[in-house]
Amino acid sequence: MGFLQLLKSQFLCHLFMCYVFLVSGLIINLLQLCTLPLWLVSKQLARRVNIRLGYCISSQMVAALEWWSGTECTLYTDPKSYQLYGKENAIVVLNHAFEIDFLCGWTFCERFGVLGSSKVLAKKDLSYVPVIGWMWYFLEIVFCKRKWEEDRRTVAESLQNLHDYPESFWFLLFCEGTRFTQKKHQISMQVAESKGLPKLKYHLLPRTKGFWVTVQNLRGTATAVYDSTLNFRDKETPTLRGILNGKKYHADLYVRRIPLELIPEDEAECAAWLHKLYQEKDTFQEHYSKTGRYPGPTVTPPRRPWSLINWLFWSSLLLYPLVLLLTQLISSGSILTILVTVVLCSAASLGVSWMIGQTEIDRGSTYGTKEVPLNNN
Ligand SMILES: CCCCC/C=C\C/C=C\CCCCCCCC(=O)SCCNC(=O)CCNC(=O)[C@H](O)C(C)(C)COP(=O)(O)OP(=O)(O)OC[C@H]1O[C@@H](n2cnc3c(N)ncnc32)[C@H](O)[C@@H]1OP(=O)(O)O
Ligand SMILES: CCCCCCCCCCCCCCCCCC(=O)OC[C@@H](O)COP(=O)(O)O
Repeated sequence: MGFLQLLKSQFLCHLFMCYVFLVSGLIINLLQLCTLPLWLVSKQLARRVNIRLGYCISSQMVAALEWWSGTECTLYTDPKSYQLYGKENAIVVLNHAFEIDFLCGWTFCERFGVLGSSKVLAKKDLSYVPVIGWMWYFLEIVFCKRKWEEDRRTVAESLQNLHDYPESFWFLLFCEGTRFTQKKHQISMQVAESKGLPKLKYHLLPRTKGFWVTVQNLRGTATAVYDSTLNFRDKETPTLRGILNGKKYHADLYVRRIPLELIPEDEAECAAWLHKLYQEKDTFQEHYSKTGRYPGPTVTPPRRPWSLINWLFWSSLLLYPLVLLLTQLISSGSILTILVTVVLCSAASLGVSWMIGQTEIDRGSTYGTKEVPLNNN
């Protein structure tokens, strides 16, 4: 193990990165709160300010992936579509089997200049996660309870609000609705069977309602669907803790650009279209598992320095008060003050650990584990 790798695995380094992330994140959340009056004066300006503030948070995690762990992200796509990435609004459909798939998504957003404005249809529980979840309120992220009766109205309304969004955005949809586990796969294939649909090997059966409502409400706003399929080389199972430890992964992303007007408007036809898309995605994963690559050429956008510069800025800003606090603490000699500080640090460390836990599949929700009657048709 080289010196740098040894350094990256040190708990103190992780503690410092988490300190910077948490403190800068809370400062940014506070600044976002301060933009509330601006929404009344100029909504577009408030949105642009929040895009930049949001960038300061999400790009820290991107920096951890790109610069700290050095993870390589290869893009498989056709060069003609590549020209349009980052220059149009698009709906991104991505498979959901890895703990850091959202982070790889963010990395591509960063490389195409749409990180601050990126959007997602996220489960409501994530809106309570400090820093990231709170930031999302100000970025007009669309939340769902995964209860269609409630979601159909709220999701449509939130999507309608994006009609006059001032900057290009990618709207991410994990149509599988939850992360892949063997149990969820087995149950969703029972549903597929009951609906007379072909079985999928690498994906859960997609939930079609969210896709349909998104396409319908973003017609005229978004111009394309980016069908994206992600995998990692040599059966790597990447984790956020691995990234913090400086572990390097190798992500491959296959993106096909599909013009939005090719997607049927009728709900049933749109659902059938999505099921067909997932059958195709399954064949791409089969191709990947056999050959170790996706079909077609690779055109990889280079990583940009901004995420690193942003992280260095916040680190240098927050290093000084940390050193000051520690020296004052030690020189005070007060056992009580030291004890209180240790308790506060442990609480913050547990808090971050809980946040990281949100990304772990083993701690995932039970959504999609309910057995359904076989004759559902
Ligand atoms: C190019 C690189 C990428 C760029 C990245 C861009 C942006 C990045 C931005 C942010 C990154 C941060 C990412 C954060 C990640 C957070 C992600 C999440 O939180 S995922 C979870 C939330 N999202 C979703 O669930 C979306 C998909 N779900 C849906 O669309 C649902 O339909 C719904 C709208 C949520 C409603 O759900 P509900 O359960 O109420 O209804 P359903 O219609 O889905 O269910 C009834 C329907 O499903 C059938 N059924 C029953 N059981 C199953 C089963 N196990 N599997 C499949 N289907 C099942 C049932 O028979 C019903 O069928 P039918 O519709 O025919 O009646
Ligand atoms: C410099 C960087 C330092 C990093 C410090 C640590 C930061 C911790 C950050 C936590 C970030 C939390 C973001 C949550 C995003 C999780 C995305 C996700 O994958 O959600 C799962 C849902 O889709 C489905 O849920 P399940 O039904 O599978 O259950």
